[in-house]
This record gives sequence, structure tokens and C-alpha cells, in this order.
Amino acid sequence: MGEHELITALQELLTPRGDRVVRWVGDDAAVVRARPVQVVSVDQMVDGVHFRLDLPGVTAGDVGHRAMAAALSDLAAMAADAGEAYVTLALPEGLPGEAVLELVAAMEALAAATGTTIAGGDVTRGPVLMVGVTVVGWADEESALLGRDGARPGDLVGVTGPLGGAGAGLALLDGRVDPAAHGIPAATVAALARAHLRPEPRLALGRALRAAGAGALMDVSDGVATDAGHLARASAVDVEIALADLPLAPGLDTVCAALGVDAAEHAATAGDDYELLLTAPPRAAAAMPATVTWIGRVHPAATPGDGRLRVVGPDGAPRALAGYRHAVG
Ligand SMILES: Nc1ncnc2c1ncn2[C@@H]1O[C@H](COP(=O)(O)OP(=O)(O)O)[C@@H](O)[C@H]1O
Ligand SMILES: Cc1ncc(C[n+]2csc(CCOP(=O)(O)OP(=O)(O)O)c2C)c(N)n1
Ligand SMILES: [Mg+2]
Repeated sequence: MGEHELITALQELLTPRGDRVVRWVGDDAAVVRARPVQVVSVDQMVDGVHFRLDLPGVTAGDVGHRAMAAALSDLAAMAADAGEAYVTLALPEGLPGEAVLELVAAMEALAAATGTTIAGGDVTRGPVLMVGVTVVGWADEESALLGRDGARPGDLVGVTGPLGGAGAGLALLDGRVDPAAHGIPAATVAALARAHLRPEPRLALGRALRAAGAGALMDVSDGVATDAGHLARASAVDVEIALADLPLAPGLDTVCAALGVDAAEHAATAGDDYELLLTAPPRAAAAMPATVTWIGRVHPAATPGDGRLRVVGPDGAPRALAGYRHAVG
């Protein structure tokens, strides 16, 4: 299949949604009627870094879903409405055209489920599979959005769902843990693999948290041990998180026992979960959606202007932990 045949086939897979998209795939550029405030994020996923297409159990559809989900998660983390997505694909030699169509079909399924239009993109050859997704979200006014800088002393810190599942799923998929040897049931293996391969962007939840009075919001891609530190610095407050209070993905304990690591430390550092991290004053916390688990507190910065994260163990002692970090340079 040549580049132009592929683009024609992609166009047949895709559907424009809503009445704002004036021109889309097939012209030199997309044309979209704007709402007052635009929210834009860019994310790329690279074979060998963010996923491994060579692993049994990983499909091209999983790669497409994950890339779209991670990109939309950044819009969820701003409490924005999803609008358009622009997709770049670098395709390695030997990747069948059907696999590319499966990848894009999974992106389109998630786009449909979230009211997003895939309005354009670019296709090239590349050394490995790389998927880039630019998402554009919208709001009617700036005050409808939330950033990382809205945490205030006295707030509670919450997270929208279980942590550590995606990292445990990857350990099962890449063979670091043999479920048969450790008596891990097939249903647990499937659920953890799904947490890694099919994360859900929390778009509706992001908006619900803002409406319920959340002050700061972000998504957890690198692990709370890193991401909550970004929130602390952006808000110039100290944040304390208790490892003992982290909600753990079901089955995480057995996988972590097999890996020989502490389950709560893994949940704080493995990343890829794409849940939302939020802060809210205690009076707002009671009205928050039931999926929120409270994991910590916001304090005035001990060094004014210089916010820090402290992760404490069950014994109350601080733990030096770090989430995922790309080795660059
Ligand atoms: N190459 C780049 N050029 C400009 N800004 C960048 C670049 N890479 C990252 N950023 C910015 O740095 C911030 C943090 O990036 P990142 O860790 O990728 O965010 P997230 O985890 O929310 O996806 C974002 O505001 C992003 O736009
Ligand atoms: C094959 C493979 N190895 C390791 C990981 C773990 N991992 C890779 S990138 C990443 C963090 C999230 O990716 P990043 O590019 O930092 O996204 P962003 O924070 O920019 O949204 C994690 C946890 C993975 N997903 N797949
Ligand atoms: Mg990152």
C-alpha cells in the first residue's frame, strides 16, 4: 500500500464530528471554527520507549488507543472539552497496511467515544513506529479551565483511580513476571494488561472535578512521586502524600511480590496510569465524585516560593522516590 492509498483508506475510517470542523483530512490544512479559549497539547509515543509492538498480546490497535488516550488525558487534566486531534505516523518498513488501519481505527473509536474529530495528520516512513498526537480542546472562558498552580495550603490531595496497574501490566506483558509461576489468575493478568494498553482519558471526570471545586488538576503519566512534585512547584506549596493511602490496582500486590518490590512504591513510581491528580479544599472534598481517593495534604511551602513534594511511608518517615524519567542528552 502506498502513502496516498493509505491516506484514502484512513479518510474512509474517519468521521468529522460536530459543526465546527469546516475542512479536515484531504485538504492542505484543517479549518475549524473556534470557541473563545483554545487548549493544545502534543504527545508522542515511540516503539521501544512507550510501548513494544513486538510483545505477544500487544496489537497495533492498542498502540493507537494508548497514544490517543494519553493525548486526550492532557485535555482532561485541564478540564477542557475535547475538540480535534491531529495524528502523525512514522511507519517502519514491514509494518503491514492492515496494522496501520487497525491502529487508526482504535484511535477513531476513542475519538468517537469522546466527541473528538481526527481532523488531519501526516504519514512518513520512519526507523520505528512513532505516533504523535496533537489534541485541541476548547472552553468558553479561561475560568472554566484548571492548571497545576491552584493548590492552596489546607487542601486535600486526591487521585481518581487505582495506581500501579499499568506498570504491573507491562511487567506481565514483557515477561518479567510469569503469572503461572506465581498463581496470578488470568482475569487479573487481563485487567492489568488492559490498564497498560487501554487507559481511559478522564475527560468527563476532569470537568466534574472542576465543577465540584477542585483547585489544581493534572494527569499522572510519570507516577505521583514525580507528577505531584510538578504540582507542588507550580503552586508554590508543599505537598505531602502518604504511601499507605494510595489506591492500589487489584492484583498489584501479587505482581509486586513476584517482582520483589513494594506495591505502594511501585504505584507511586511506575507511571502510565493516566488517572487525574487533584487538590480541593476540605469543604469541597465531600461533594467530589466517589472514585476520588484522598492521598495527601497541601501545606504552606517551608521555603516560601519553593514548593516541594514529600512522600511518607507507613512509618511516617519520608521516602526518596522518583517516577518515570526519559534519559535524554
Ligand atoms: N520540545 C518542547 N518544546 C516546547 N515545550 C515543550 C517541549 N517538550 C515539552 N514541553 C512542555 O513542557 C511541559 C511538560 O511537558 P510534558 O512532561 O511532556 O507534559 P505532560 O506530562 O503534561 O504531557 C509542557 O508544558 C510541554 O508543552
Ligand atoms: C516498553 C515500555 N517501557 C517503559 C514504559 C514506561 N514508560 C515509558 S514513558 C512513561 C511516562 C509517560 O510518557 P511521557 O513521554 O513522559 O509522557 P508525558 O509525561 O509527556 O505525557 C512510562 C511510565 C512503557 N510504557 N513502555
Ligand atoms: Mg512525561
